[in-house]
Amino acid sequence: MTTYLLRDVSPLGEARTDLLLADGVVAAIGTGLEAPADAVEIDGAGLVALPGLVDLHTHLREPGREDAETIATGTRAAALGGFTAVHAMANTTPTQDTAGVVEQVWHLGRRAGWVDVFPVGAVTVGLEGERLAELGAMAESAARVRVFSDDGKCVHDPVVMRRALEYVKAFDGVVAQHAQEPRLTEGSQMHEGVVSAELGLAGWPAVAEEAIVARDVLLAEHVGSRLHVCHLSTAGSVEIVRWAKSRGIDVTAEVTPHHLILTDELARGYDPLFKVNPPLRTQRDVEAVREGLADGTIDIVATDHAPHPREDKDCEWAAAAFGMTGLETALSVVQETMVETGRMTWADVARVLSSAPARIGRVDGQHGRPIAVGEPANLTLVDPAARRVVRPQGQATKSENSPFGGRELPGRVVATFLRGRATVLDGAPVDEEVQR
Ligand SMILES: NC(=O)N[C@@H](CC(=O)O)C(=O)O
Repeated sequence: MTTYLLRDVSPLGEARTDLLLADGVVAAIGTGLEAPADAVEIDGAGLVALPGLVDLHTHLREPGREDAETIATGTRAAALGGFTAVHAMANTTPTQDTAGVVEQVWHLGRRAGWVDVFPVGAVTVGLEGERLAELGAMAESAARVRVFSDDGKCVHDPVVMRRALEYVKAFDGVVAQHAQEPRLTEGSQMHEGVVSAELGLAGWPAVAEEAIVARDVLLAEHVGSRLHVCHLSTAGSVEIVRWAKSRGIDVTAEVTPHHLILTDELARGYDPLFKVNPPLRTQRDVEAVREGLADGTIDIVATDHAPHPREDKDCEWAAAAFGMTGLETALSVVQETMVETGRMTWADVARVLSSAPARIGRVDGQHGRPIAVGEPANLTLVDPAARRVVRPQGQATKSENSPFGGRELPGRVVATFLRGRATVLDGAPVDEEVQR
């Protein structure tokens, strides 16, 4: 295994130092480190070193929709985005609702080798919302599932949700809820507000999210369990989570990069690239989720990377699929919206994109660790001074439904290391190292 000496990097954006990566761990830290004879040196001047990013919410589409993404293409995209671990959502075909399917996903992730893939288990059989899936069997499988979600669909029956919250306590699991009241969102196409009224598109009101978030924090309190709110998108949801945390309720929440920067105004062009679930909201909501992320009400940023092939997006708005890609742009959006606005430091970025998601997913033995001697060498090096124009056709994800095409974003992932092995160097994937 190659030994790497990273010269003059800034861990968490702080004072420059050298990092020696050997035998899968951070072997030494200090200025002017002696390079072992076989070490590959990387000039890290100007680069910020972060713990490898951890995504709690990725759609890898395999099994079933390999035309949109495969575990190999999605995890390669993840490595290029600076990730060393992703949680793969359960809405595959077949659904990830049995030990067999989650083990298959886990094995395919290992074989691909780009990042650690942690399968999310479905809460209910077939995401139907009726009967609990084999939560215990998935938890005890080789995949060691700890995060359960019907994402794409809401666990709307309060009794089923209550049982799921109770059940996962036995193995310290968490239910990650897609908060969407189904009756309030029948046929919904975009955020319900001024723009939907003008465009004549059926609205997805903020209250449909907030009603479920409010119900679920109360259920989590009632049964003393852990709840995670997926892709929180409204100012009201931020308020509810803030209130719940102040009461000591064990709730965590995520926001997506796109909800940190885009608004429903983008629907005016009827371009389905901007059609996503939950929908893009208003500028007021964008401000509220930024504030919630900065003050810790929202714990993490998760991509909700939702690749779709061209035929599912290149059509009229109402017929198009919901979803946007995000693995290769997430860090840049966080840099632009949170770091460059002075709301967060790089240490905060490491928290919301690495240590906190690792902890919520209970993979914090390996991921989201401090950059310290003896810790697994899961690292990403970022050049914050770089700028680039996003070209969806040039990305590693198999799908081109990025909402950021043609947009200039700051920051570039220069290198990613998974247990000391380079998956990305000079901003390019290192296929040979990964295949070794
Ligand atoms: N986020 C999305 O817009 N789409 C997700 C599922 C979902 O959450 O609706 C997908 O799997 O495509």
